[in-house]
Amino acid sequence: MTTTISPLIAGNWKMNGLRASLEEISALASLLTTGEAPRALVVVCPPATILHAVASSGATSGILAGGQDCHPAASGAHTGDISAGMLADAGAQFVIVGHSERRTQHGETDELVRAKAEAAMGAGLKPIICVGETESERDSGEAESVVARQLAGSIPDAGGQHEVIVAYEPVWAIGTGRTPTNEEIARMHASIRQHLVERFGEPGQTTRILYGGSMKPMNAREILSLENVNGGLVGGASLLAKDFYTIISAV
Ligand SMILES: O=C(CO)COP(=O)(O)O
Repeated sequence: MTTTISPLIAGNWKMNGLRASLEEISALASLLTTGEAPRALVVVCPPATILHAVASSGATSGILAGGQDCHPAASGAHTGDISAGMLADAGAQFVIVGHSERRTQHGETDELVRAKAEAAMGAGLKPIICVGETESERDSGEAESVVARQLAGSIPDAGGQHEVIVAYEPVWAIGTGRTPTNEEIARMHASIRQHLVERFGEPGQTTRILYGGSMKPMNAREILSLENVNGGLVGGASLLAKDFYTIISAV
């Protein structure tokens, strides 16, 4: 991990979590406040229905809240959608955009992801912009070029002036228990770093690059110690306070 970048561990609860899940936030809060203070910034991105509650109950223990998606427009006739401003109003400081589940299940393009990231920055949120290759793209040796294309298309030009976060999530590692080798992660993160520096100069040196995809208590320490891995975006293992805390403590 690059020492000048403060690490960030974000939990993506996806479409999991009812009001009863707030007990996990309380449990995480007590682990965070009784144990050694974490080195990492801790973010939880719950479903929007409990975002406000997570933001309120996590505030005193340093748990920050984030949304899982936002609409590119500020308001209007978009039934069922949520604007970045609404997430901010509910207490979010971050929002995930371009998650591969949205790219595949909702046909989101790089152009749309970029518009969402712009909306997020406009509302004062820090976008967590996700990129990552599919298994067949990796098998055919295209992983780095696919990710480079996604970065070029999904990160707004203003990304150098605003705090953006990049999350590298190989699609085939999400929810599968499989992860790339340490060498593959380090190589991809180095290539993402190079892209950020070439495009944004100095700010590209300090942009956080998170790894996501089957990060678990068992493998977190090793992955988080790799060069240019500045934190994690954790799915399944963020649902249980104990597991998530173990990952947070692995930084
Ligand atoms: O998609 C992810 C986080 O956004 C990763 O999910 P898992 O940690 O469950 O593999």
